[in-house]
Amino acid sequence: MSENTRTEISSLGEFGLIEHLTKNFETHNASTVLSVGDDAAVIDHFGKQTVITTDLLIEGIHFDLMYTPLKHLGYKSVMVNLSDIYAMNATPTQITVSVAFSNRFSVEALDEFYEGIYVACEKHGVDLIGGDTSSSQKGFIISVTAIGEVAPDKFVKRSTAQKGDLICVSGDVGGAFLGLTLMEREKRIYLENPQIQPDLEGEDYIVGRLLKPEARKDIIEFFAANDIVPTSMMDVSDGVSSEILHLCRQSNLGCNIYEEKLPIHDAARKAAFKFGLDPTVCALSGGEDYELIFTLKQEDYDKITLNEEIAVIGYMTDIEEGCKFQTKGGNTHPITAQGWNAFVK
Ligand SMILES: Nc1ncnc2c1ncn2[C@@H]1O[C@H](COP(=O)(O)OP(=O)(O)OP(=O)(O)O)[C@@H](O)[C@H]1O
Ligand SMILES: Cc1ncc(C[n+]2csc(CCOP(=O)(O)O)c2C)c(N)n1
Ligand SMILES: [Mg+2]
Repeated sequence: MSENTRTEISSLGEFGLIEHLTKNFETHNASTVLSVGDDAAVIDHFGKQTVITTDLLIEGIHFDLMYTPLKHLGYKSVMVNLSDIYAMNATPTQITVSVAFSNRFSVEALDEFYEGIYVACEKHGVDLIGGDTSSSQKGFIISVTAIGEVAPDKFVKRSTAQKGDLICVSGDVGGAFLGLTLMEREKRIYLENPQIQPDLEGEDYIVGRLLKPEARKDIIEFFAANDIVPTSMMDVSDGVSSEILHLCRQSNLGCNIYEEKLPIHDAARKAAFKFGLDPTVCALSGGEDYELIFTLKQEDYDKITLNEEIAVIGYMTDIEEGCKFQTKGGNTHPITAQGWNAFVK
């Protein structure tokens, strides 16, 4: 397709557009009984339990199209939802995708967005089984619902951590927030002086963390292969400190977290220093890492030491102990939720 082609959505109409966007996608899961094209889809998880989650992505709140390629946005919209399914220790099987957009969007633009959606679906073995398409006066609005399956009662909640359990985080944290800080800085520079080209040299890692997060399917597979069932789990969307407080509150426990144990990527640490930010604050309060945070029984410690993708950052305590953070210097502070909150600017 030529770069300059612009097909108006009105030339296809709503139904023509839906047909255009979905016609080449085949379903792969046995659980997908009926897909796009009827009043509703039908799924059958054959005796397993069904897990369901939904998340909205709103232009200007969750993403900025000035620096977010549509293909990446499609991919990320799926990933943030799959991340919630994995956070239940479940396997995603289907998604629905609903979109609303203004006439500033062309058929080619939506094609790009759907390319990203399909790449994410293929990577995670998920079927797109429906959605809704509408127009919006201003801004691009995306709502994705993800459905998954889990063996009966094998899902992992936020509220079931026990005193003494180890608190673990997958991958590394803080990178996406630094990617966002970089993109917002470059955007500001560009708006002030459009002749200046963005300087993203050497920053691929943090930009990648923001624009193409990976839902941690591998961690759930590692649990299954090693007979590990976390005692509680959630994904890191709003920031580690905010998520730890959710686990503690819902499990009626306190915790001790150690600064020196926080997994921070070298590229993120370097970027933080460049921007005059504290990497620890970015790791605790930056959002959108889409890593998993979970608790494990202490006897499972040996099983995870060999997995370099899992860091133990602390342990659960009695509720009376409170939620505490110990700095590298040995000082102890109460943990406060300074993570992302859509209603606090
Ligand atoms: N408008 C709503 N109506 C009903 N339930 C809601 C609504 N908004 C959120 N919830 C429910 O509240 C709970 C917490 O939702 P929340 O969005 O905070 O978590 P999350 O989706 O894991 O986080 P994030 O949105 O940051 O990824 C979930 O059970 C969710 O289904
Ligand atoms: C333009 C722009 N503004 C802000 C952010 C940061 N941000 C968006 S969503 C989110 C956490 C999860 O949100 P939710 O809880 O709503 O799912 C964070 C930290 C961004 N990426 N782009
Ligand atoms: Mg949510």
